[in-house]
Amino acid sequence: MEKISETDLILNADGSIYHLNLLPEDIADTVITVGDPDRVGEVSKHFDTIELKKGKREFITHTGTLSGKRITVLSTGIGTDNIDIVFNELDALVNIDLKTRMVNSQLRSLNIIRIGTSGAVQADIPVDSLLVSEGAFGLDALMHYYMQDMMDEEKLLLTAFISALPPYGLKPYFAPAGGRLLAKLAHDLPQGITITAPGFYAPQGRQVRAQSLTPGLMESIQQFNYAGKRITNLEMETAGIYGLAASLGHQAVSFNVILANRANHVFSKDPSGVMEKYIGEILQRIVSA
Ligand SMILES: O=P(O)(O)O[C@H]1O[C@H](CO)[C@@H](O)[C@H]1O
Ligand SMILES: O=c1cc[nH]c(=O)[nH]1
Repeated sequence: MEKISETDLILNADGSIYHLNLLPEDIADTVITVGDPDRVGEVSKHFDTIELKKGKREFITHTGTLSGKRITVLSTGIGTDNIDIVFNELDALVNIDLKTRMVNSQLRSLNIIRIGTSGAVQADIPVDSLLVSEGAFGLDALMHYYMQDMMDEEKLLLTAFISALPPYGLKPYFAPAGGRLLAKLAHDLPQGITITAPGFYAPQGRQVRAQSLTPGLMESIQQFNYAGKRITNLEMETAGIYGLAASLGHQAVSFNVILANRANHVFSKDPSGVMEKYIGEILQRIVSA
């Protein structure tokens, strides 16, 4: 195996990884990712102990324990371009010897849990509810740059989705949740297929002032149904998280706190209170799993 070069894997002067500013010992095997850097403290305030607080740019990390379980919570910022950085650097922290720049002979698998906000696309999914992504279609480009293994049924689902889209030249990919982690943490919760969009406004069917070039995209997403599977919600990270986690051998599950219902044009009256409630519930699921 070859040594990874100084420009492929960049380290800071103290040996920490370039963007996350973390050392291998700084992270737990259970990692919670959130988009909003301010949400990191909203999660870690529930911990019994906090051993570490570090950050750089939008990537804020706290590591501590809850009921004896060591947990890291880390903010990714918005979008799958940031997921590329966070997942490659998290993986390097656990699977590459940063001193020799060689891949470890024993690979570690992290349990990665996203707690994010999202908009529902179906009228029957209530605002302020919690939904788990069983899989995600990425309308962003991230996973077109990585090798991805797909099961036959996933290929069929993706083909059906591609043929259901209007002819706008979009190139979706599909990635499933980490099955073992989903079964442990969320088997009893409502599940659905998530769309990961490369933006918040026109890419999620919003019309403000800039004119959309993709009219009808939301309707085709809402109407998509393949073998009883439908698309439930929109956000901006899950497909990249699922795709890269699978490529790197980690388990990932994405919890979506539904703040908007796009079919009914309703937005949550208490976004932070609802997030607070679900952070507590998801942490309980993690420590009791
Ligand atoms: O609340 P977070 O985790 O940031 O997630 C959602 O909210 C952001 C957009 O407002 C996007 O990152 C989207 O995925
Ligand atoms: O509608 C929404 C709400 C939260 N986050 C998104 O990306 N979309």
